[in-house]
Amino acid sequence: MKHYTSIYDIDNINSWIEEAKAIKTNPFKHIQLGKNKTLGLLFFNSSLRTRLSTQKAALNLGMNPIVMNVSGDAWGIEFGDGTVMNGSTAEHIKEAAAVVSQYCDVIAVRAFPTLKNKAKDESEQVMNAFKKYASVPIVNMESATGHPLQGLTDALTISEYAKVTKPKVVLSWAPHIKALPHAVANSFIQAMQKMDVEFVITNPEGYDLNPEITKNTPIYHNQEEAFKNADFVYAKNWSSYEDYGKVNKTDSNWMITKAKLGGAKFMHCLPVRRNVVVEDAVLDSDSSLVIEQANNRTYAAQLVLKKLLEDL
Ligand SMILES: NCCC[C@H](NC(=O)CCC(=O)O)C(=O)O
Ligand SMILES: NC(=O)OP(=O)(O)O
Repeated sequence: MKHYTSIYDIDNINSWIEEAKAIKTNPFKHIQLGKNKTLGLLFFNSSLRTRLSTQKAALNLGMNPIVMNVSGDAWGIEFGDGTVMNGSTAEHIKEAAAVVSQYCDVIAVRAFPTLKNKAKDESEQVMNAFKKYASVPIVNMESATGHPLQGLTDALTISEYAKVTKPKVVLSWAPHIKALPHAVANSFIQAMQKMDVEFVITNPEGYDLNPEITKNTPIYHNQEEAFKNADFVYAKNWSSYEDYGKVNKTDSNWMITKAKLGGAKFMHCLPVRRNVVVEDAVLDSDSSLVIEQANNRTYAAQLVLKKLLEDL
């Protein structure tokens, strides 16, 4: 594998899940693989889980991780081609990506969308510029339109906790006060479409995601209907895709409650706002898998790094 920037980079999700489980059982088995190799982690946005679990994954493989908060600490990076750089940006991505490639064998990047300019967000400007101008593999640590490390983690977690052969998995929109990205939902959808699960999405009208991603996955505008016989409920807020980046609904009727969840397991990528997205009674119960998901971030990242290192 050359880069890991999308769920579509996974050739066979079932074999990836089995390999991730093997890594989880014996996390130091490949400690020699990353010897004398450096992983650079570049953050344009905040992180807790991705920042720590990806470093831990690198350490488990014997790699040396180095981390930088790009926004604020590095020089402002210019992405435009042919720009007269007489404004606020001091360094072009052409040099920046080439320079970081001198120090790192793999570069991992987090860069959220603007949520203002749909065309720019969908062009994946930052991730694609790193792919173009870096000379080493790129890992997506959540970009404008995808969070494939999270999607792989979620597929692994569902495989671990499924009690039936073809579980019913529901992705549910939930309320939030801020405009949030579509990335986590997109990668979860793409991962579920590759799995042997009964998968449905539920969201209010006006909140349908990109049809090029949802494809033929059923979308319910009635949450109660969608939750019937669910084995897993994955909650996530996203801002409107149709009315791009807007928060047109904060209706607490869509909050996930213990009563709605029934016997299903609850999943969320975290961070989660308690009693806005989901009530305490869910997060504080045995139905919640959020900590197990966070733990699996390490093994998903370790699998991705292992595959990249093997192909260096
Ligand atoms: N990496 C996991 C999710 C990151 C981001 N959440 C957030 O920005 C939450 C911020 C807040 O609750 O204020 C998202 O939805 O894509
Ligand atoms: N789930 C996730 O990506 O968390 P962070 O934003 O804290 O990295």
